[in-house]
Amino acid sequence: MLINVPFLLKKSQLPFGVLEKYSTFGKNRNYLKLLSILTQIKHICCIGAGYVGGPTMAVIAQKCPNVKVTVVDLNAKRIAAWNHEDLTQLPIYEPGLAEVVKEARGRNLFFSTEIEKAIDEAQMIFISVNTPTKTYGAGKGMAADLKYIELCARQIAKISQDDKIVVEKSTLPVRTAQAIKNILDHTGNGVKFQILSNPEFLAEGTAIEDLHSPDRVLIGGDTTIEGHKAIQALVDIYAHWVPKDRILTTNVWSSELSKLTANAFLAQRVSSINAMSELCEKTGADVNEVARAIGMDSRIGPKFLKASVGFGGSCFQKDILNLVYIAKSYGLHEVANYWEQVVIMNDHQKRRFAYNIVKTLYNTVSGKKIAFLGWAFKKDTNDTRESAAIYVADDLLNEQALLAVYDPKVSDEQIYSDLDYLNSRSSEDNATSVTIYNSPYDACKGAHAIAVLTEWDEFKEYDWLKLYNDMQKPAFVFDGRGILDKELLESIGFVYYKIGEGS
Ligand SMILES: NC(=O)c1ccc[n+]([C@@H]2O[C@H](COP(=O)([O-])OP(=O)(O)OC[C@H]3O[C@@H](n4cnc5c(N)ncnc54)[C@H](O)[C@@H]3O)[C@@H](O)[C@H]2O)c1
Ligand SMILES: O=c1ccn([C@@H]2O[C@H](COP(=O)(O)OP(=O)(O)O[C@H]3O[C@H](CO)[C@@H](O)[C@H](O)[C@H]3O)[C@@H](O)[C@H]2O)c(=O)[nH]1
Repeated sequence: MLINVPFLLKKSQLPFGVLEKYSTFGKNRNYLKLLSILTQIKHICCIGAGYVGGPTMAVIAQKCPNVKVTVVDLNAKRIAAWNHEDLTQLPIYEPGLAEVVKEARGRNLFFSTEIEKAIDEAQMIFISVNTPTKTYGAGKGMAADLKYIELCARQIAKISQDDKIVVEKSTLPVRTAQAIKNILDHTGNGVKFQILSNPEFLAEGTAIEDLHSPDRVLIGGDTTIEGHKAIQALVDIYAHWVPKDRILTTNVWSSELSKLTANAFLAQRVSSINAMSELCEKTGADVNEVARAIGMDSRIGPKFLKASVGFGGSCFQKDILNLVYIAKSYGLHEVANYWEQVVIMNDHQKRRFAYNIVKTLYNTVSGKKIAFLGWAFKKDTNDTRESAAIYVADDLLNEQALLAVYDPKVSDEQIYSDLDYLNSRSSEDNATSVTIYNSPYDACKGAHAIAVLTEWDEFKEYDWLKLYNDMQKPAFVFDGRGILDKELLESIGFVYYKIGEGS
């Protein structure tokens, strides 16, 4: 960060001895040191104990043992799960998370429903609540619903008795910081707030790894002296474990927009390779070979080119639709249409996977048992939000299929609730047509086809001969993740369909 501002803090504002020690103001190094001393954070509060708030704060507490970190949530059940003595009962499944929680919980990491107390104590407050797509009114189905963010801002405004730094950790539309500032600045109690944008880039399933070793940490703030002080305070937190050259500081708007842009670019890569997967199937090309060939071009790179049944997760679709809405609201219709196509392509990919199953099973799946391996939106998570499995299941249920689902981490309640949420049929009908199994072998017994919806590693290790022997013949496998051994499966006798592979 380049700081070139006149230094105008009053002498009386400086802690004892600081002025003598860092008297050469105007030099960036000294200025930064001084800012660090003035803004040392001892208490952090995070509102929202979800997939981001929980792991992110656990890692901050682990790496900054002298900072007290309190994560609060309205959801008492979730907080109780975070406080559960048995670490296998934490509310989210992430490899490595239990170990981090074990190290810090009770030492300097606390989970609580006492939101007001935590806000009052904290010098820095992260807002990490959900920002789903609006389901009503203006912007329905596109814009981000900011009601939870606004509630947090109002609560912070009401409780705060001293100056605080408020950090946007949730993914937000560009210029949301202005709205938060408006709410906070109109409290009338003289408290001063600095708003920072610090979007999170962790991916589920690798959250702890990503937090321990991020590609970058992005912090956006005001370009005023007070803004720099706030930015520096947050830089100092991350600097406990993140190399300084990976901590990037920008203005607030760039930071907010970078998060939406990153997700749009990532999702676009998935939709691009998925678009090619359909063409591969028609032409006899193999999408994995194509991905490898293009990925070796250093300008393209090898990551995020895995063809699939479609991207899921709570972020990609929501954030792109939000971007589309923002572009439209500025009258940028070409920009909006360009990005919307990424979501349209993704919907097509999910639908064509389901349609291919129906078509291959002689144009009807009515009354046929189809086994689903996987329900989570990707491996190593119990999160099912926007999982492709939900939409493929819905399409097959519309065709009167009987589904047998096995997922190593997703609960039965979650699967039924995902289907009920779509409102395509009654809960009773979902319960009758979908059976959930604890064993993949039971799920596949008597099935006409197996569909692989999540890329769990254990699926590759199954006794596929045993699965085959217990199925109806011909026995079909529809591999929506391209993870199984085609030669092995075909030698056993399966009719094997792999996404993106033509015959
Ligand atoms: N899930 C991810 O991998 C990921 C990654 C990066 C960014 N994000 C973004 O981070 C934000 C949070 O996502 P998440 O997946 O953690 O959501 P989540 O739904 O898992 O968690 C949000 C939590 O906030 C709580 N909450 C809502 N309003 C509250 C209030 N007023 N007071 C106290 N608690 C409140 C909810 O009860 C919930 O437990 C979203 O904006 C998301 O886009 C998510
Ligand atoms: O080559 C690929 C890569 C991913 N996916 C799918 O894309 C979805 C999203 O995967 P991933 O991005 O790994 O997980 P998320 O947890 O959704 O993480 C994304 O969304 C987060 C929330 O904003 C961001 O923080 C992360 O940087 C961004 O990767 C999943 O369904 C994956 O199966 C593919 O189909 N092919």
